[in-house]
Amino acid sequence: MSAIRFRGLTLGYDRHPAVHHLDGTVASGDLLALVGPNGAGKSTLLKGIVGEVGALDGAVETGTKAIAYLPQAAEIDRSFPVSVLDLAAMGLWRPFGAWASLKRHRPRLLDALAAVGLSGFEDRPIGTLSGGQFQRALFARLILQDARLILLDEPFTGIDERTTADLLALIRGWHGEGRTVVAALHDLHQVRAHFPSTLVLARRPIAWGSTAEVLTPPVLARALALSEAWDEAAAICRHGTRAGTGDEAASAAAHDHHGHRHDDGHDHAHAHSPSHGHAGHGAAP
Ligand SMILES: Nc1ncnc2c1ncn2[C@@H]1O[C@H](COP(=O)(O)OP(=O)(O)OP(=O)(O)O)[C@@H](O)[C@H]1O
Repeated sequence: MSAIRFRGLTLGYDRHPAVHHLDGTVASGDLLALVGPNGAGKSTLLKGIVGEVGALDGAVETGTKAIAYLPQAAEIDRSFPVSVLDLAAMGLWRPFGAWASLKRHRPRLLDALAAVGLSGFEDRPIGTLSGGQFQRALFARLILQDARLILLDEPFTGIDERTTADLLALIRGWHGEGRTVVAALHDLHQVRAHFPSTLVLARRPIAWGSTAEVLTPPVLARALALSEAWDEAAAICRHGTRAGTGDEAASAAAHDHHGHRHDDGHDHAHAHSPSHGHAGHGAAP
């Protein structure tokens, strides 16, 4: 059974593609690391899965609408004057609504705070927490969301070791419960130690499969080489659409049959078949 299915998915901003032609499935219950250089499209892919960024082409399907998503820390406003308990309680909005009485759910909220090591912090304004404590509070909110699909964008960047270890234990617990977890990560040691599968992204899929098979020096070198060749102004990726208004011959040389610039080294033979992918991941079942 698949938790997420990508069908020729291209995502981007203002019609500039950031993730190109992704095909494959994330199996239900997978614990998948999303790895790639800066600007590889990891955040964009997570946003595409939750629907914050729309598809320029292709589609992404999830088996559930109940998705818990933790954005990068930089995208979260901590100046909002709410308590740790209130923040965690936002995880209950989906089933109970934003104005439900917290009283009835207080034991559940306190349990979630205890699970992340924040017992006694319930009345603290979130603006007074350390970075690690704030991340713990956000994980309490994730616990309360009780989603089958959990997406985490760099959950450990700038987070102390002790908190990271505690939160990794929670993630392993979610995996043990059969939930599907996809996390964008930069620390490859962490990925090797805790994540059984990995998707290496460099705007397009480079490799997808078991972490041991995928995180090899040649794959990582390839992802890096592609990232160094990125053209931030790469044009429209859309079937039958030609980008640019310049000389047609020059334009044709820089585009494939999709009318899509490939000066990032992108070629379709690889795009549709990640070089080290697992059968069953890269190929839709
Ligand atoms: N809101 C936006 N508007 C326009 N372009 C964007 C936006 N967000 C991201 N991009 C561009 O999309 C591309 C992919 O960015 P993305 O943040 O998905 O990469 P990433 O792999 O998560 O990078 P990092 O590891 O640095 O967080 C980059 O070229 C980036 O500049």
